[in-house]
Amino acid sequence: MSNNIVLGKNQYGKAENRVVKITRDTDRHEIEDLNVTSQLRGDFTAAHIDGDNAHVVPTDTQKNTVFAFARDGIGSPEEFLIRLANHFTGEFEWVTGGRWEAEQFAWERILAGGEEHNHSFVRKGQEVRNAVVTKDGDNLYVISGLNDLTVLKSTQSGFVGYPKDKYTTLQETTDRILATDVSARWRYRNDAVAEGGIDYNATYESVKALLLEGFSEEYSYALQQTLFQMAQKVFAAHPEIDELRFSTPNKHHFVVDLSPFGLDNPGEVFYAADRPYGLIEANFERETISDPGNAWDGIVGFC
Ligand SMILES: O=c1[nH]c(=O)c2[nH]c(=O)[nH]c2[nH]1
Repeated sequence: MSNNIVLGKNQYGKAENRVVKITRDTDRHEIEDLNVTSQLRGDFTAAHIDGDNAHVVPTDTQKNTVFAFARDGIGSPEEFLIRLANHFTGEFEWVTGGRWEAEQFAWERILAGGEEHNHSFVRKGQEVRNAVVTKDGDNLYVISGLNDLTVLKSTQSGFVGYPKDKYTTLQETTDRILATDVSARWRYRNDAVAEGGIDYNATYESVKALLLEGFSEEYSYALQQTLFQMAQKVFAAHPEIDELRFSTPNKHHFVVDLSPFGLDNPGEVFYAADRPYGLIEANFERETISDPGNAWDGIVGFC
């Protein structure tokens, strides 16, 4: 038996490049959102056997290429991946092939006041509705909610005026992407629940629409303030709701520096980081509310 080994199939690259392209030539922005994996195949024997990297196009370069190509627009995932495939195999003669894969996240415009919004979007078909009913003696409590209502504003959001200390590196901005997965729970007033007659399906659809409108309509000075604007809408339209709680990750989108590739980036190509994320939680309630009793017990994920 020989212990000599030979290299078999291999490929390498950068996985899950989360690239968000905003096209903002007009006030009506377009969004394209992909998760791109690039893997090269070819003659990489020397890298594995001899530690010679002369053929190893860095995974970092593959990542940069994904972001740089997004500057020209994505079009369709298929066309974007074909462009990457042709680029890597055309540019480096020992790269004879590869595998390029993308997931595309679909967004639709938020309807605010019946109109499609220019720069506020909601991820398609994502949220999960939930409900908790508690009965304690004669008391009946109803809490409704949703998770993972993913929304994004491609402009009309900023973050300025915060305290700075020696650990602060964040630059103030008056134009950034604001994105979050909304988790919200709302509690119905006890007497409204006891009387019966609440149309829970209709109220769910209405609250969801109001949350989306509240997210879209105004300039956002912080996610905290946007939550308040969303809550105001719900409380104004639904006297039968006493309390509303939010837990919302601030899903950071960083403008990619394309200058090393001779490209500008006027807020069009973003790296969508998945962690760490800001975590913004806030509860809102009417000044006078019905007694919540033990209705919130066991509902985790809110402060
Ligand atoms: O909307 C925001 N709220 C914050 O509390 C915060 N902190 C931060 O670094 N960025 C942001 N953005």
